[in-house]
Amino acid sequence: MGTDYNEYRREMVTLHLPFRHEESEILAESRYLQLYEENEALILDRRKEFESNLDIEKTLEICRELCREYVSDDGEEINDVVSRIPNENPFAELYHNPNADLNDDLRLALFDKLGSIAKKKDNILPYPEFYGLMRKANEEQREILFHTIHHSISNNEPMQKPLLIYLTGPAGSGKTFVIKALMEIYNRFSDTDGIFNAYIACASTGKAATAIGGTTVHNALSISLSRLLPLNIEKAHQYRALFELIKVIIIDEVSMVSSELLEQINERLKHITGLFTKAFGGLDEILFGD
Ligand SMILES: Nc1ncnc2c1ncn2[C@@H]1O[C@H](COP(=O)(O)OP(=O)(O)OP(=O)(O)O)[C@@H](O)[C@H]1O
Repeated sequence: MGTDYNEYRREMVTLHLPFRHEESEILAESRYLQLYEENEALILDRRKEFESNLDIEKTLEICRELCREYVSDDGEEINDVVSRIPNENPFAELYHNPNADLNDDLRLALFDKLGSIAKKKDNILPYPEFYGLMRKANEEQREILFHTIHHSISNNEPMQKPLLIYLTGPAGSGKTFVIKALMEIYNRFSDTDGIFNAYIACASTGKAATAIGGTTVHNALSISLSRLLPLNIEKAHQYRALFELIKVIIIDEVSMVSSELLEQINERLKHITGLFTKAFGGLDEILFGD
């Protein structure tokens, strides 16, 4: 016990008092004993400063908690966040109830958050203009447009399968024309709320996206450049509420979308819609490329 106490005093003196030569100033003739007695109050003060209430385990746990959303080294964290997204959209009932006062607020809040992705639906074309657009389409364009109209009209049939189309053509062959006509068709024939579009239009690059009035794939589905991180709960709910109204994802310049990114889109849509067994979460997917 006595030796331990001496050892303790030696340690405290070397830790908390300044010295130049440990051997001569502290250890020789056990000077540390006297130094400790003379400076005990100071040593205890300094010790308190460094050690007060420092619960390292607790501090580390708080840090881990704060970082939890971003720490995902072993995949477990990702699964955890994904499994915390409930399958049911808690807003669905509100959203489908036309009399709910909250409904408008909810839509406006959603528009505030995700409005840049599914921009406010433009008024659909008057009939003569819509017919004019259809008449303007050449034979190949018309085939795809009519097929999509038929698909949209029968969208509520139970056995209806999602539309998966990949359209290619050289520059100037009329892809943008078809994209714009498809947007009109989806808005015209889908049962949406009139605030959001029934489609999300995006492209691999910002420039290509601007040409169709859309956004980048990464922005549209919150996919980071490095890898697919899970959506936080709030964002997942916002996406789920929005995707009650979204019928199709239109992607232009898909030749510049890597297979890895395409897989990330697939995964993201499955998590948003909760339809994990369906490709692209059961949404129509129309891809354009050269
Ligand atoms: N059926 C059509 N009738 C009349 N004009 C058309 C038709 N289809 C396309 N065009 C016109 O042809 C031009 C090129 O079409 P568009 O921009 O749609 O091609 P694109 O394949 O998207 O080209 P890019 O890949 O270079 O963007 C446009 O001016 C468009 O208005």
